[in-house]
Amino acid sequence: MTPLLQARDVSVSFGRTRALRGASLAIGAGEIVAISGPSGSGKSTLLHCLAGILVPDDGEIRYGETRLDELDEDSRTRLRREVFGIVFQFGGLVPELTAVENVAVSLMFGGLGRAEAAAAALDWLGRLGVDDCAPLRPGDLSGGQVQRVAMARALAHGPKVVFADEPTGALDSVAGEEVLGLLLGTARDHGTTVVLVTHDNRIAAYADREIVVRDGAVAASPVVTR
Ligand SMILES: Nc1ncnc2c1ncn2[C@@H]1O[C@H](COP(=O)(O)OP(=O)(O)OP(=O)(O)O)[C@@H](O)[C@H]1O
Repeated sequence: MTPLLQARDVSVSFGRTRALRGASLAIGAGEIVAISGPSGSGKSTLLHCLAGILVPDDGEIRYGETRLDELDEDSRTRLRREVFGIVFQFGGLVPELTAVENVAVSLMFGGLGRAEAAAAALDWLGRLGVDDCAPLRPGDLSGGQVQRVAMARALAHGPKVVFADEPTGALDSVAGEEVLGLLLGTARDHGTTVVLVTHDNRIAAYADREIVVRDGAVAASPVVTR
């Protein structure tokens, strides 16, 4: 299997803090992988490197044959918009835009016209069960609704990879598992690769495989057979 995503000996420091020290992993196309580990172990930093948000000080990040760590900022931004979808712990929606506009904007980056993007955005809100939230701004939504809108935005343009950093961290466990079920169900239907950062074992158990990060390096990556 040729990996879709790879990190090879990746190191990142923030001042004197060594967040990653030689982290390596490989993720195949269509895999649903949880990156778990204690607080401060470097999970989010690793996700940010894999998603091209952050360029490591050392090591390589590959998306297919593309070296993300060698791309300039504009090329990484384009890649993120076109082939990646990203969900953050608190959604990361634009507060001034309505739910449907938040999703439509990501489709307009991909070249869709305004009306077409709005229609497709509404369809995605419906799939995630929040079409009634379409005209509302993030400030008027519950945490669970915000995460569903954020997931609609991350999935709408048909990304190859969805990166999710503690996507259910701000929700209670019932809402969290429901929202995660929707994300992973949609990803499985579309063959989308998912990289999920979590410190919650129950959430990690939804993944096909768990990659454990400790002290800035990958400690173990047991294969879970389902
Ligand atoms: N932008 C930053 N500036 C300074 N230090 C940072 C920054 N981002 C992360 N760190 C530090 O790097 C280390 C790894 O952080 P990271 O967020 O990757 O860990 P994590 O495993 O995701 O933690 P958590 O589960 O608590 O979110 C920590 O010591 C953190 O304080």
